[in-house]
Amino acid sequence: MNPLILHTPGEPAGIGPELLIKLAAQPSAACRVAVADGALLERTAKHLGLSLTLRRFDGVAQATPANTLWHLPQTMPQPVTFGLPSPDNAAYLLACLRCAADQARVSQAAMVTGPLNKAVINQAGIAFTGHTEFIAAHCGGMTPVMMLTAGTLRVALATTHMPLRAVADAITPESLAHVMQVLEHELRERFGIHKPRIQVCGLNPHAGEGGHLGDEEQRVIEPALTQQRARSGEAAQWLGPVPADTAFTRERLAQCDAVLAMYHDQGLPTLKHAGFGQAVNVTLGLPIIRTSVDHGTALDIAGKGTADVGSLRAAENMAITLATQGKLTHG
Ligand SMILES: NC(=O)c1ccc[n+]([C@@H]2O[C@H](COP(=O)([O-])OP(=O)(O)OC[C@H]3O[C@@H](n4cnc5c(N)ncnc54)[C@H](O)[C@@H]3O)[C@@H](O)[C@H]2O)c1
Ligand SMILES: N[C@H](C(=O)O)[C@H](O)COP(=O)(O)O
Repeated sequence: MNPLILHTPGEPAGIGPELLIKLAAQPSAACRVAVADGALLERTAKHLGLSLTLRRFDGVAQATPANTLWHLPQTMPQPVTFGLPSPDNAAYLLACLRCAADQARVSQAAMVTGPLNKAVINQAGIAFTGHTEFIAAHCGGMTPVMMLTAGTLRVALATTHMPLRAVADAITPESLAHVMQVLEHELRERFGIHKPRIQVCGLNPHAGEGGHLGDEEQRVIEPALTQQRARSGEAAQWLGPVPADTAFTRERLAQCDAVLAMYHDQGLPTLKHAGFGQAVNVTLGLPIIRTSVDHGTALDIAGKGTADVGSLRAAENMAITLATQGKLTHG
């Protein structure tokens, strides 16, 4: 069977369309479907001197020849200049996401998203914090868990896109219990880790220094860990709360399969330092498979032809494996 992979290339003024066209240079046993404006893709290919044929996707998943994309057409209202996103395209971009998510649900397919500029969508008057939250809301309103992976380094986040000022209040016993359950379940079921070992970071410097530098560890994280250990029994190993500054030492990482960071910039700088360009953003806790690139819209290099396709390739590979085998091979 040819797995169906729905690609949304993201911000048209960024590097997303270029990357999808570059990815399409190689044939694939997967049915690569671009959920996007066709003229945008053709213009981008022409600008970069790349070859691209779009073929209308008729619902039957077939392999994808070289320099070809199957296509679910969407209409972009405002042609863009590279590097200059327009809020006028915000509704189009979200329509692409809805279309891909709906198709993924009905076809047991996977969606792979290119980068969006969150600010531009908000400038259009549409509240938007990221794909992760948007797709989860569209798929039924579950609370998603963001995880980025770079080889065997896996970093999940207890909170996603929110101001730092709001983070402490967003970490509650209930929210942490949910994140921990989703993470443990998906590490086992989708990442093939039989007995996951998960290291949980504290929120405050030095994990609160015994309550002298903040009490969230004592009030929220330790009780949540105690409950989760009771729920998991022998099925998983939960470590922590550990001070985040030493959570990523080689020794500590060797003892765990994933790190649960409390917030975006506690976990992702290390992950991106280790794997930028090859890492994958995967959303856990959804009824569909959704992977994404590890980078943003890179407006500074859009249209120059220099964007690196490594992360999109890794995101597609992970989506194909999850769609065909249900899980990844551990390691
Ligand atoms: N998956 C997503 O939708 C996603 C992910 C991260 C950031 N973003 C958004 O992207 C926008 C820009 O974010 P940023 O500037 O912090 O990060 P960025 O990843 O766009 O850029 C950081 C640096 O990395 C370079 N870079 C990024 N991807 C590259 C690639 N594939 N090849 C070569 N160089 C690459 C850029 O040129 C830039 O110098 C923001 O609006 C942010 O919210 C979206
Ligand atoms: N947090 C992601 C990152 O730093 O790579 C990025 O903003 C994308 O998030 P979504 O997939 O939710 O758009």
